[in-house]
Amino acid sequence: MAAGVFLFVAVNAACLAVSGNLVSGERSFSIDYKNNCFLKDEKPFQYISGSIHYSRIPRYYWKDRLVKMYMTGLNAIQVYVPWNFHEAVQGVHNFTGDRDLEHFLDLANQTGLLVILRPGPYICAEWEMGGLPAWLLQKPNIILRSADTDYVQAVSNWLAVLLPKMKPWLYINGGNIITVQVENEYGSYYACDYNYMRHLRTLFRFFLGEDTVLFTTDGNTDREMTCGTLEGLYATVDFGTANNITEAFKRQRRFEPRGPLVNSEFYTGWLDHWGDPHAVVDAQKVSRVLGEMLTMGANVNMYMFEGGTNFGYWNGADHDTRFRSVVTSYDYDAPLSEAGDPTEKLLAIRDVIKQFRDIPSGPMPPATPKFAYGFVTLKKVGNISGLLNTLSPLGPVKSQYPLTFEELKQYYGYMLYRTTLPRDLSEPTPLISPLNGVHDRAYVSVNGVYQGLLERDTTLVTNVTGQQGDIIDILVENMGRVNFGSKINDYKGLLSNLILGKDVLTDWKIYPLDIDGAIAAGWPHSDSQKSFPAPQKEPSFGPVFYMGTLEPNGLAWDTFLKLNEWTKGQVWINGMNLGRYWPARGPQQTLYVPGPLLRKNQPNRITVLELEGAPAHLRVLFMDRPQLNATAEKS
Ligand SMILES: CCCCNC(=S)N1C[C@H](O)[C@@H](O)[C@@H](O)[C@H]1CO
Repeated sequence: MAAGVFLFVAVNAACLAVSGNLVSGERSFSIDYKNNCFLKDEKPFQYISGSIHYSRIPRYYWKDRLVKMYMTGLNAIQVYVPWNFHEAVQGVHNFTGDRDLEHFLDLANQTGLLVILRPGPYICAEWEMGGLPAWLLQKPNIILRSADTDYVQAVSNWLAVLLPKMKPWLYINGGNIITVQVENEYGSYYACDYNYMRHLRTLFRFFLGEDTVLFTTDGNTDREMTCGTLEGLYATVDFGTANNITEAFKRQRRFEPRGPLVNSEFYTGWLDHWGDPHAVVDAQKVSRVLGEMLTMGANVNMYMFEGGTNFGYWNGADHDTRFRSVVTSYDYDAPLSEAGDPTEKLLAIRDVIKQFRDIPSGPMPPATPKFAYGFVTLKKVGNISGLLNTLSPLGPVKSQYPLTFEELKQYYGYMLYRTTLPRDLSEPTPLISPLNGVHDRAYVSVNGVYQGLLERDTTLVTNVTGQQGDIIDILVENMGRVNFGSKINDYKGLLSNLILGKDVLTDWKIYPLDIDGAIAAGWPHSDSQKSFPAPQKEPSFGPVFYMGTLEPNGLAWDTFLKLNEWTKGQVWINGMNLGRYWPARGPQQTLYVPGPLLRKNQPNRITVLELEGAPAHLRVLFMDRPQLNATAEKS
C-alpha cells in the first residue's frame, strides 16, 4: 500500500474497539466523531450494505433476495422509497401488496439485516420522474426540488404520512433502520436551494427525533458537495470503480473532517438506456475496490446489489444531449441478477467480505428454477383506433389545441389524439412538431392505416397522405419521465401544435386510454366469445393489440419472454404489466416473467400492444434464460 494511502488510512482508520457506558438493553446508533466511525449500541460498527428496491421486485420474492444478501455477508441493505409508487393519486396513499414497505422492513429485520432508508422525497434511481409524482406537474411552472410553496406543501403532506410510519422502525426504537438519507444528490441539481434542504431537515427531525443519524449523499465534485450538504446532515459521497478512492474520501473529509468514511453508492454495474450497449462492470475490479475501502474502515453500500425490474411504466429516463429512456430490466449487472440469481460477482464480493467479518454458515440459496415454456402464437385483437369504446369508455376531451397527459390527469402509458385532415393530401405531406413537442413517441395513422412515427429529439417529421376529412389518429406514448437533472419536470403528450403541410392541426378529440384498467377487468380475453379479425398470419403495422394463451403445465417457474422480430410495445400477463419491449433497438431482448405470476392449472392470459410492426408468424417465445445485451440484428 503506497505511503500516501497508508498515511490516509492511518489517519482515517475506523475507530478501535471502544466501549461506551450504555445502559444494558438500551439501543443506540450514532456517529463517533472522535474515532471516525459509527457506533451501534456504543460499539464500533462498519456497515457493508447493498441497495435493493422493493418497488422493482414482486412481493413474493422479497425474502428470497434478502436471504441471499444476508448469506453474502451483508449486515445492511439500502432502500429507496418512491413517493409516486405510494401516492399515484394526490392524497391517496397505498402501502399494500407490492407497496407494503413495512412488510419489507420486517422481512429484512427477520433476516438479520439493518436498513439505510432513503425516502427522498426525490430519489433519482432511473425511476419515473425520480420518484416524484407526476401530478405535481399540474401546477404549470412548479419548481421541483426547491422551496416552491406548492412543491413544499406536497412534500410536507407526503412526509407527514411516511415518516411517522418509519419512526417505529428506527433501530433506536426497536426496529432496523440505522440511518436516513435526506433528498438525493441534491448538489447535482441546478436549484441549490438551501431553504428547501433546511425545510427537509426540519421535517425529518420533527418526525424522526433528534437522535436519528440523518445524512446526505452527493457525487464526486466540490459543487455537488457544496450544494448537496447541510449542517446537521452527515455528508457522504458516492463513486464507482473508476474513481480514486483516496481522492474521493479526501473530498468527503473536506466536508466532514471527522466521522466515518462512507461511500453510499459504490456502483457494482450501471444502467441501460434503449439503444445503449449493455453496461457491465468487471467483477474483479468491484471486489478489489470494495476490499480497499473496507480496509480503510469505510462504510460501503453497493449500488445495486439486486436491481430487479421496471415493471409497467416505472422506468425513468435521462436527458443529457437528448432524451434517453431507461430499459425495462434493472439488472444493472448487479451481484444478484434481475431474477435474483447469485452471480460470479456476488461470490467474488462474498470472498472479500469474509476477510472483514464472519459470514453466515450454510449454502448460498440457489437461483430460482427457470422454465422454457416454448412458443405461443398470438392472434390479432384489433387496432387501437377501433377499440376506443373499450379503452376510453368516457369518450374524448375536445380541445382546439392539444392538451398534455397531465392536463387530462392521465400520467402514464398512452393517449390518442384524433382530428381530421384539413385538405386533400395526394402527395406525401410532412407532419412536424416544430417545437419538438412530441413527448415522447407518436404513431400516426389515417383512417386506421399506419403512416409513420415521430420521436422526441430524433424524428421530427413524418409524411402523411389522405383526403380532406379523413381521420388522423396520433397515438402518443409516454416513455418515462426524466429522473435526473434539470428536465425532470417532464410533461408528456403533445406539448405544442402539430403542423401538417401548411396547416396547424386543430379541433382535437383527445382520448385518455386506460389500457391497464381494461386488461385488469379481463379484456380482451373475457371477450373471447366475440369475433376477432380472421387469424390471417400477416405482418401488421401501427398500434395493434394481440392476445394469446400460455397453456398451464403444472409449473409456475420464472421464465423470460422473447418477442423475436416484433418491434416495440408493451406486454401484460394475467393482468400484470411486465413493461416495455423494444428488441429492434435493444440491448434488452427478453422480459423477465416472475414464476408466481403464472397459473399452474389455468391458461395464462397474454396481451401484447405492438406499436410499430408485428412479424407474420405472430409467435412469442418463453425461454429459460435472459438476453439483455443484444440488438435485433445480433440476436
Ligand atoms: C446517466 C446519468 C445517471 C445519473 N444517476 C446517477 S449518477 N446515480 C446516482 C443516483 O443517486 C442513483 O439513484 C442512480 O440514479 C445512480 C445511477 O444508477
